[in-house]
Amino acid sequence: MSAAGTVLVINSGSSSIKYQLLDPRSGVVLAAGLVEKIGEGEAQVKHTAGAETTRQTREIADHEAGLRVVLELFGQIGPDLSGAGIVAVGHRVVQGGRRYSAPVLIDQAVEQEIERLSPVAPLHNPPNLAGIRVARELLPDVPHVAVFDTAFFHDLPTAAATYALNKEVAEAHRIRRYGAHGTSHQYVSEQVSATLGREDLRQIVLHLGNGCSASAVVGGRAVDTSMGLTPLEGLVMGTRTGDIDPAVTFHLVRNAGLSMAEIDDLYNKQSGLKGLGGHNDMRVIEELAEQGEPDASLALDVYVHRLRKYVGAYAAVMGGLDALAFSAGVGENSPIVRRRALHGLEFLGVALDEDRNEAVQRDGSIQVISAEGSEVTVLVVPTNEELSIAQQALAVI
Ligand SMILES: Nc1ncnc2c1ncn2[C@@H]1O[C@H](COP(=O)(O)OP(=O)(O)O)[C@@H](O)[C@H]1O
Ligand SMILES: CC(=O)OP(=O)(O)O
Ligand SMILES: [Mg+2]
Repeated sequence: MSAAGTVLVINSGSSSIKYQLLDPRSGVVLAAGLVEKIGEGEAQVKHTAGAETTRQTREIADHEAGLRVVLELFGQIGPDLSGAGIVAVGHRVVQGGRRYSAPVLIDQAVEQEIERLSPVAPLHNPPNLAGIRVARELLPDVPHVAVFDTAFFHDLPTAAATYALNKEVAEAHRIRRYGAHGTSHQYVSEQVSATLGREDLRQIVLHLGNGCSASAVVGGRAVDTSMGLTPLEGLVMGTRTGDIDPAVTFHLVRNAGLSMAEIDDLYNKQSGLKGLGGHNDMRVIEELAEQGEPDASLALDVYVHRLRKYVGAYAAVMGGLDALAFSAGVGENSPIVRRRALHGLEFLGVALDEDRNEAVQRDGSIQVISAEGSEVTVLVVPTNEELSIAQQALAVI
């Protein structure tokens, strides 16, 4: 096992910390884990080192306490961090604004900028920053690198990045499409290019996890993406509305008496699959829909309808389509969503091979699920944001 040149990757979400210790050159993961339900009473901790997995339930008040627990587990169970040859800590940061089009070495000024950008990623940047601050304090002797979700979308064509909002207001408040999940969209689109041996592809990447987003990528460059100023816009997600008429907000304020904080919570945490079908977990929605439960069936219908709409829109934006990739939890694991998302899209040159779609192996490999002769190659590509963050962090130092 590698004793030098590992990277610790930290992804601090709103109520969780995901982490991996890995070798960015070989991709070998030495340890990985997850702290969930931070600040919700009973937090769940899972730490895997080699073949050994440890689970704990304990009270964890905040991200600082969470990271201390993580480092404690490394000490107790291993691998010993001081002997693990860590050369960098890579942090996922969702919003990098106009400033960051590439990963950066974190210093005081970078921390301040991430903080300044918090209003445009209110659910993501504050916990990202909390993770950075604690990790820098606990691991002061290694360089820390921020890898931004928005970086891949930094140079979107102006027409795709601009909202038709009053120009002065938009400029004064830096309102534009920043996108998110860019590390995944970039990684997946590069995997597709490498698999097909072509640089000049017009691709659609569908990142379907808890958060969901679509991107249109031409020749390796993002030309549109579904997330906007914040990660709320676009596709239907586990708990987020995605696209919604902004006037619904006025309506809820004026006629339902909701506050902005309540609407924020409603759109971000009580909507999407959960709001329609009662569960944010796609496996549960599919099972209930299969049993004919009407709310879950509708949730799935709305989810798939939105996906199809974006596929059509992005094919039009690019003037055609060569490849389409499904990725993340739902994209990699749900033959039902993949089949329904592409049903009837033969007119775009998409021909799915139903057997291949059903037979996709969950072994980490890239698999083609389009039919022989399909003009558009459809693939399932396991995303690996951690590996990509580790590689980018290494490149910076
Ligand atoms: N076999 C499966 N079938 C359908 N959906 C699945 C399956 N396995 C995982 N998922 C879904 O993947 C989603 C989580 O995706 P993931 O990429 O892990 O999310 P995140 O990283 O955003 O937390 C959940 O909705 C989960 O239900
Ligand atoms: C940006 C975003 O939505 O991230 P996640 O899917 O991790 O919530
Ligand atoms: Mg994810």
